Amino acid sequence: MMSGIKGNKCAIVIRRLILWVILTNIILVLYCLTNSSQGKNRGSQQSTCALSVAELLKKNVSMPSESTKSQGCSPKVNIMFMKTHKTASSTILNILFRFGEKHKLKFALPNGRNDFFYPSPFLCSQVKDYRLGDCFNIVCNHMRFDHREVAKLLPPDAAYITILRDPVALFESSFHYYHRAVPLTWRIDGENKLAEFLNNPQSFYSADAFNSFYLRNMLFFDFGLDNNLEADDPRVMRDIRNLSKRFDLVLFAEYFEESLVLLKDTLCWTTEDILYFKLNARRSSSVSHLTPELRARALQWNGADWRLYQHFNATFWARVETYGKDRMKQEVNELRRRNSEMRDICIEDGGAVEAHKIQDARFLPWQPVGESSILGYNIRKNIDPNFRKICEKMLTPEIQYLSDLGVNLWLTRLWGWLKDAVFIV
Ligand SMILES: Nc1ncnc2c1ncn2[C@@H]1O[C@H](COP(=O)(O)OS(=O)(=O)O)[C@@H](OP(=O)(O)O)[C@H]1O
Repeated sequence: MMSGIKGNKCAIVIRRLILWVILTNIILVLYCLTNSSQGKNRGSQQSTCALSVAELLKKNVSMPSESTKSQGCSPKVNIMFMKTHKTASSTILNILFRFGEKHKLKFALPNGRNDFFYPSPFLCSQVKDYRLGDCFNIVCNHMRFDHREVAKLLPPDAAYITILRDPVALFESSFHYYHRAVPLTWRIDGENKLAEFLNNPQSFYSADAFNSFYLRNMLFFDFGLDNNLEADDPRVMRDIRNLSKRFDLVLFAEYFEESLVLLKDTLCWTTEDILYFKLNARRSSSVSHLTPELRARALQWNGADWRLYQHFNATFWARVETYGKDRMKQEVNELRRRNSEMRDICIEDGGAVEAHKIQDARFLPWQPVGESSILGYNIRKNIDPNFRKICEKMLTPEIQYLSDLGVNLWLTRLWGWLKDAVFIV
């Protein structure tokens, strides 16, 4: 009887494995085909966003609300948001999508999927319907950053913004979210794979292995830099200094509200523009709590990211100082009050719920391979009709929002369908 059950289980695992290998190969072939066709354009992408086109773009924009004019500045509409992984970037993305839609701004959107062919370096030709000289207001989807390529899409006055997160929290989140997509982690034994890995990372890690960048200095990788540099390599600080020349504002997941207040100030926006619900959060039971020793190991392993984080953390607080600490406190309180009002208006039972409890598929977030750990929301049943639209938009996850913006996500959907077929959760 027991050996029968074991045999059955074994057969299921083998069947899944075979299916997984076949499906992954199909995806890889499709990926290579699409990737190589867009790669061919590389040599021809010399032209930048022409000034005349940028002027034309300005005319089509419905200018943001009167209220900011009283601040003596005019709202910025040209924005590059470098969407880093696992840093609360989806919550910022939702803010940008809403702002862009409201003011009829032109997004540079990905084509066929939700990112710009990540982890390949960014190319203009990856933008949906891109033609030489095209100008856009907002670029904000996942990419591997390449400043020169991005600059071709945007008017010269564009604000460059990004978000960072404590490298330990980021590593923990990424390790959990991507572990089934990173073959290097499959052979880690034991209950606590994260601890096993951190106790001896070099024995599991290989820089050349498939998807290895999810395991080390992911911020460095996302910014188009070498994520395998040791923290004391002089190139690390050189790269950080170069990045600080590129970016006008660096936000922090840990100081999310303060970050939004600085965003509002930098872009001359209103508090209404920065209202948000926390998106893409994991259920708490999926979060591994690291001992101080493991935390130290994680920091050492992600040493380049730690230097990056420390550098911008210092500049962030210097900026808060200039902004005014009391003023910041007041603004954060106001933002909290307005967010809490929106929660009462929009969200059934006031908070996030497990994926299986989400009643409307429009609000179901994308889940990692093999599990449903990402929380989402139910929209209030008896919602005030005046707030229905704004609530729907605030609650819409990245994939569905991209679809609403007109992106045909066939590759993402195919991948989603395959992962769900192999791992029924
Ligand atoms: N407002 C706010 N403040 C602080 N932290 C936040 C916020 N919004 C999202 N999060 C946390 O960010 C993690 C998801 O990051 P991303 O949206 O960038 O992920 S993704 O790369 O787009 O998949 C995810 O972290 P983990 O839960 O640790 O995985 C979210 O909980």
